[in-house]
Amino acid sequence: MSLVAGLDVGTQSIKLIVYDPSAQRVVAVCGHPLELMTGSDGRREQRAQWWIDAIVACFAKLDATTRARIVALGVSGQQHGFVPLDAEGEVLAPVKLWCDTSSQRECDEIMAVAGGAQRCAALAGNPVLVGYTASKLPWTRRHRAAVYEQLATIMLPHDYVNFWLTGERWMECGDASGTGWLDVRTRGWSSAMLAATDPQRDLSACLPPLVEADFACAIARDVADVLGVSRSVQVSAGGGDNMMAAIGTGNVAPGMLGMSLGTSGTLFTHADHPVVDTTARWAAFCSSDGGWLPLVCTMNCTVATESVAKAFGFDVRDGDAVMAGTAPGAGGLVMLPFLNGERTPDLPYARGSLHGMDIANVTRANLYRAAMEGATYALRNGYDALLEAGLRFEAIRLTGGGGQSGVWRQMVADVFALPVEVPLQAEGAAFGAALQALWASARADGEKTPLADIVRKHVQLASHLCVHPIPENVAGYRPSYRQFLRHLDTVCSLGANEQASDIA
Ligand SMILES: Nc1ncnc2c1ncn2[C@@H]1O[C@H](COP(=O)(O)OP(=O)(O)O)[C@@H](O)[C@H]1O
Ligand SMILES: O=C(CO)[C@@H](O)[C@H](O)COP(=O)(O)O
Repeated sequence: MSLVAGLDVGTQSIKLIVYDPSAQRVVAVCGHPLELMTGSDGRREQRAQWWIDAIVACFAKLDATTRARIVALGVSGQQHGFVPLDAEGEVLAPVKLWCDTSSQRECDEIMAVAGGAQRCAALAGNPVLVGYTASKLPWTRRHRAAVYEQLATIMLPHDYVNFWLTGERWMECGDASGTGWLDVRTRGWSSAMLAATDPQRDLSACLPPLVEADFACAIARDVADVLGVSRSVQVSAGGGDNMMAAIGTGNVAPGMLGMSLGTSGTLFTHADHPVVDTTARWAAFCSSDGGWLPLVCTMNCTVATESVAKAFGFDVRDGDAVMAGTAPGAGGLVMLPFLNGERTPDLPYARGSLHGMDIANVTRANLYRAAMEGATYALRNGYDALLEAGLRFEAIRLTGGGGQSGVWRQMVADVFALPVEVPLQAEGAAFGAALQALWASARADGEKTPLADIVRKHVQLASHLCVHPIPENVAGYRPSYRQFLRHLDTVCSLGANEQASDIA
């Protein structure tokens, strides 16, 4: 009769899933939206308190009986956010998020001190790309001197939620690898990368102890009372949202390609060893189950489709109907969807562009399709890098809000020429957090079942949503993808100043 719960601190909302493992049934799903503060310099920030308020609001939506049956809780979170705390554990400033591109200058500075991008990859597995946590520290020193002076602890978004839930500080290796400071090969801090980020202080003193996924901790009594759950609830280690989505979609063994179509677009796969790319075409992260998770992240996924839908005044949920009658290639329109600047490829100053307009093709339907195709092609470009590295995949496991669109699901199958499998539980990251919590509570009861076995037992596919590539569509997308790559090459060949000229 026990239930487990999973929370996902997404960019646009907090989601909560409550799962009954005995019945293999989700008993409640709810969410609460989040605001985003933006600046023309690329700033993207949220207040940590908004997450807490939204979590409290989500639990308030559950009935008291459901809440009382929860025995364990896991937390998944948007990666890379910089939560600065003082010595008392108070948050000192708005949280600079994964999609914040205002600290590119600081990325360049850290990498110059460390000896260049390739040296960073040698030291820690990853160069310091825009959005990663590392550059947000020198940005804070430069722009928020008082915060820097009082800074005692640095946390990632899901660490902060765990801290609020339990009063304890820890960081688990999957999400920690998105800081830019973790040596993903040894799963320990890289002292060289920490020193390159801040020569003035010992940054390791600001970082919580590292733990692996089998860590768990009791909820704080006062927080249990606020949420209306039992004071004996166990909080599992948690992890970054992509790491948790890997668990929640059943991607715990090599050979499967995970894909999330959310605010960011991501591709990831399980590996039993670190998979490092010295040219940074993918991130060499750890997973939240003791392994590794090579990951491609584009900063502009549903950002692109939502922006077009907003401009034309329709809801993305009506997007498939809007696109009725359009064909692969969007009538010749090709969109580079870099509305936020981009991380993969590394184009922090780039802006979006639209190509191939003629008197017949500029319709809202083609524009919306071009945005969806552009976001998908950007991921396909990352996939090509994984293929070039010798990785091979038999199917895609799809999650994230964009996967709600039937047209997008088919587009992914056709552009990647792979079958697309859709888990029954659409909120992959929150469900992964719930399964990690289930594993933690089983361990507390003395059970030694491996996490992968739990995942295989509980992740089910929604067979009516799974699709296969349609050969004529696969062929239909090829010329359009080639055009996308051609325009992308042009942008990549521009210097930072030329890319930035649209912003000035
Ligand atoms: N039917 C749909 N078609 C296209 N996009 C959709 C649809 N439903 C939801 N979305 C998109 O999904 C996004 C939210 O996805 P989600 O994975 O929850 O994001 P995040 O975790 O980044 O907050 C929204 O931006 C929305 O545009
Ligand atoms: O930066 C990354 C991964 O490196 C993003 O995937 C974030 O983790 C945000 O995820 P969503 O809110 O889009 O799910």
